[in-house]
Amino acid sequence: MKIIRAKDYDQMSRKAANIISAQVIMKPDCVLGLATGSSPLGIYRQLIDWYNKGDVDFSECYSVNLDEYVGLDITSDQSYVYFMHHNFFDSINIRADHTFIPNGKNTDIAAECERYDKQIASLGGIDLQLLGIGRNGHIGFNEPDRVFTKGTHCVSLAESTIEANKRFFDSIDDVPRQALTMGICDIIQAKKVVLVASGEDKADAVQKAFFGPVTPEVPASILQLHPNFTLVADEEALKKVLA
Ligand SMILES: N[C@@H]1[C@@H](O)[C@H](O)[C@@H](COP(=O)(O)O)O[C@@H]1O
Repeated sequence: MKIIRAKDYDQMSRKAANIISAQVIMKPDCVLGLATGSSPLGIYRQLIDWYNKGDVDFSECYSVNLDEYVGLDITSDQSYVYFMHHNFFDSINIRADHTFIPNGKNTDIAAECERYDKQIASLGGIDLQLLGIGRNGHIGFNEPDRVFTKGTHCVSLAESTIEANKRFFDSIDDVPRQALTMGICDIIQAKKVVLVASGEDKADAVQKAFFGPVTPEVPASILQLHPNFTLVADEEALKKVLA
């Protein structure tokens, strides 16, 4: 595990964006595993800026997203399809048919999960997976559990996740209770993994996940075992672990 320290959110975003743009420059047809939430927003803004300056080209790139809420229409501004288009895809030159996100509207959930894992496999797996971290140590929507999950599956969101994500919805009652998420096995099979964490409210999760035992109770802790894992975190997120 490599730790890259950043002064604040903006610096964290630039450092992580550098890793992603290097990946795209070195392998233009790479498969990027992408994440939602507030943590990666600064990265997407930085990559858009470099794209506009002609420094990075996404025309051959592929993307697979980690997760999607169950039941939300893709036109809903809370769906992760909407998030990705609004915050990233519509501002760069990635091809629409090169971007993949689980379909939370498919009523045959088992078939959708199987289809999504086959999709990832057919692309040859993920070259670089970008992650945020939930306050309870979740990655994607892999919540604390007694076992590490394998492939894409449907989860019931933890109360703390519903509480944390309500800020994006009109009320807590509007937060979907279920989501489709890539499994831990999908995530750790990525060739490189980059997790970004910013702010004091991630300090506990960072301490437990990367400085405690590897346990499915803290899903991100499995990344300690990944051969090419980089944590890019700011001072606040690292305050419990680094002087
Ligand atoms: N499914 C997403 C995760 O992928 C994300 O890492 C987490 C943290 O979000 P934020 O970056 O907004 O703190 O939120 C959601 O639960």
